[in-house]
Amino acid sequence: MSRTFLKMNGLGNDFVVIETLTQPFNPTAEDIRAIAKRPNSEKGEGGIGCDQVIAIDPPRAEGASAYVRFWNSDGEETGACGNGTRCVAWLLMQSGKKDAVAFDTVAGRLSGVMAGDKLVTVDMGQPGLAWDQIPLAEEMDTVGIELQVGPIDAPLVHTPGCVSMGNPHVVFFVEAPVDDAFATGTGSLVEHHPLFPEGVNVGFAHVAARDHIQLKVWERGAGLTAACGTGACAAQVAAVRRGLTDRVAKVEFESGALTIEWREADGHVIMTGPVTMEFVGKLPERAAA
Ligand SMILES: N[C@H](CCC[C@H](N)C(=O)O)C(=O)O
Repeated sequence: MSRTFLKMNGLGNDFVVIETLTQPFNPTAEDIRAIAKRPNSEKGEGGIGCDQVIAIDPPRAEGASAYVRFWNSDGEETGACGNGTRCVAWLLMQSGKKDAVAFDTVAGRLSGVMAGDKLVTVDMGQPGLAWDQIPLAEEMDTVGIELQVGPIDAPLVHTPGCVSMGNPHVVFFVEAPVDDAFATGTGSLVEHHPLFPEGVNVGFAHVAARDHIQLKVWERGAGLTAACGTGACAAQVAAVRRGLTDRVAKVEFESGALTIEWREADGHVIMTGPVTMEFVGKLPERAAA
């Protein structure tokens, strides 16, 4: 039986979103890869194409409108996806005709409110800052860990910050915004570094002002994406911890910007950004797992 999906994105970081109320969804890694594979028009192969697949399941606990699962395009499930969280919050508020919503994920309860037309604010909870929350393979000061890429005497990047937003992030601070080739070459080296037993999302953050970060992220399990919501949260938290930015900053990708606040009162990370609805489609038989 085929299945309807919604194609959405947050600043170009794109998703195939399915609901599982009427039809369970327990995909294999191969099923996910088939859905996420970018279509190749010449050869006519490929799937829908996306960075992540998102399932909106019925709620499992009081007070939640849903339980949400995320998979990267490599087929592996992940605990968090910031841009996807905004899209899910928007969908749930639209369908529930509400201006606020809460839902559960592997990483815990998240909540969202409408902040304008197709603009959503989500509370991403508190960051994990201890070495074993990232996690790292050994104890280190996560404000700036002992890691460098490139020649010993002239490293390309070094001493990054580490933050968990329900998923692992390492953030290198760079003198100027990096290009795709640099982020790909360096990010792909660090993604599976033994220091990160669960892998890691690799951010390259240029602090342009105390309220402005320019960011590029090589994502674990998805590679270079147009934007990364949890990456933006991680970069802002890592920057505040080093005294580089104030508590509220614009985190800018080439595709647009998010507003990130690491709230002083309760340590929660609040992200505001856009939601884009691309189209509605039908998953082919096999992929409709
Ligand atoms: N690649 C990430 C998941 C998606 C994160 C990103 N798309 C976001 O908006 O936060 C990971 O494996 O932890």
